[in-house]
Amino acid sequence: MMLLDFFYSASIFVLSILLFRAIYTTKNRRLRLPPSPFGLPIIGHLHLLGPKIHHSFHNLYKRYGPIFHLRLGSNRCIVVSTPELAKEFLKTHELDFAYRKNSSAISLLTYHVSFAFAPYGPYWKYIKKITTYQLLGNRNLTHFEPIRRLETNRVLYDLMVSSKHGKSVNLTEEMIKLTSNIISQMMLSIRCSDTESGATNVRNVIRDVTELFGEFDVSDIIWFCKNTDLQGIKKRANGIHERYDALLEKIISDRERTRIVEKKNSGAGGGSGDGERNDFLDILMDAMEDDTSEVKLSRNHIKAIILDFLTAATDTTAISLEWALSELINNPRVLKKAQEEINNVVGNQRLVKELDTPNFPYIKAIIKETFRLHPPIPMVIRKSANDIQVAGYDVPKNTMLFVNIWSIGRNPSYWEKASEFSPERFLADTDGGGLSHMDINGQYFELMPFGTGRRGCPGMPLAMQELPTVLSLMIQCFDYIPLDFKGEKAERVMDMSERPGLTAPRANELMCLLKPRIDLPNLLGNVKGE
Ligand code: HEM
Repeated sequence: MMLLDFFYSASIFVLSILLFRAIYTTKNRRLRLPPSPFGLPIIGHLHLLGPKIHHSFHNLYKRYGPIFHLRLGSNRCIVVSTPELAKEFLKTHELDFAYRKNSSAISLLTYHVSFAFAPYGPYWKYIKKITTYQLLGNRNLTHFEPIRRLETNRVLYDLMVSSKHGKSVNLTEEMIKLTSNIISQMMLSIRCSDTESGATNVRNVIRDVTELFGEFDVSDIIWFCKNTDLQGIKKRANGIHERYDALLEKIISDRERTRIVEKKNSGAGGGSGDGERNDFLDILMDAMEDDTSEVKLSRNHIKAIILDFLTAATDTTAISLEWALSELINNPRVLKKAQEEINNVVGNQRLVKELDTPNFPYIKAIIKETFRLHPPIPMVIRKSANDIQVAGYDVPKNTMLFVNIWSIGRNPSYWEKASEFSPERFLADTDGGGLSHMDINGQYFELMPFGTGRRGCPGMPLAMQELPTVLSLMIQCFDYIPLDFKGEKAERVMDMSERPGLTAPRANELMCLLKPRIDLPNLLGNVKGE
């Protein structure tokens, strides 16, 4: 009886596969699609993906070549893994792929009006303009320099105290604390680390949102699960949304009251009335109150855009720092050369400043090399807006595009000694060779950690102010002794693996003992006293 049952189930399974293949193949016969592995009914190629999707795509690239197509449940996807194809899709067909697909959880969390997931249209263009010229424009970046300096000094101070007491430090946590404090002050004029005013709750919400962003929701992928919540993701999203909404509602209401008082005091007819603050909340509230603006913003727009920026800015920059430090610890030769560069330019009688960093070509090369091996966002993910033809293949409307920048960065066809951490490759060599010309602003498709084109990262100017300065200070101020899982001193950072998700942070936090290299108590002064 059991044997009969088995044969019965097996026959149904095989028949359904054949039926599915017949239907799917007929449907696709008219289309010229890129190569594809054998797929299963309903789930398509989901079974081929591990938790680190960019690793799975890299393995599939080795078998199916630089362009292949997959079906993830009911979503059609194209994966490309070479700079040439990345250019073809993201530059030649830029406008066709200037869209993203969002999940139900993201849509719910961002009030259905996210900027980062908005279609390429008037709303996206309007916020992009405000972002480029106001929030992250040169004037505002300069305006917030003292905040960046103060926050960095605060972290250095905490690290110095720990090192004095021989206490281990969690560098991953310290870098996240730093980047979240900087961005929350630029956005809302609050510090995530302050326990009063619910600011720590903002940090917790950012963490929860980032986690949720990285999860695959079956109900978004399998059509007949559309209205279910098998993994409880929608329930969690609802909970986070309520917490975030309550927090932001309070922050916005408080700000409305402050703005009224400021306007009365200054006698101004409009605007924030406070030339000092100039944070993103003020900029967006000015836009909301402007009856002549080209797009009418609501309170929900403001909340959504702030969430977009808080989540996009915090982890990405911190991830770059933790990987750069891990690689430096594991490559003492590189660390020593970087220390020498700083010593030659700045010495040890003062701390590095933002304005020094253009004089650090080697540190700049270290950052590029870190991005090559550890892009914080390992894939540029877009969606096609129309039925089009690219690279000789048909790409139907709504196809998801994955450009695997992690895979491109490790491909020996494009990089000599691809697995080695060697910043020297980005320096000009004596006969004028080298890749010193290769920038990270989206013009070189071999190395594009910030994506490319109109939809490229608007936060790059801020990230590229923070990263070289913080990294240089960490190099100038300390020597590092990594700790293993048991908290014992180790020769090197043993575990260099990544955590699953849409970003690629270290799987395990970076724990170290620090030894100060310079007279920090004198140079920092009483940072905690401000
Ligand atoms: C090392 C730091 C960072 C890295 C590596 C990074 C990387 C990226 C990448 C790869 C994209 C997708 C680009 C594309 O599709 O072509 C992106 C988008 C985005 N990033 Fe960043 N980012 C970083 C820091 C920041 C910061 C500091 C902010 C905000 C201040 C920010 C805000 C955004 C936003 C809002 C988007 C969506 C843009 C859109 O859809 O138009 N990012 N980022």
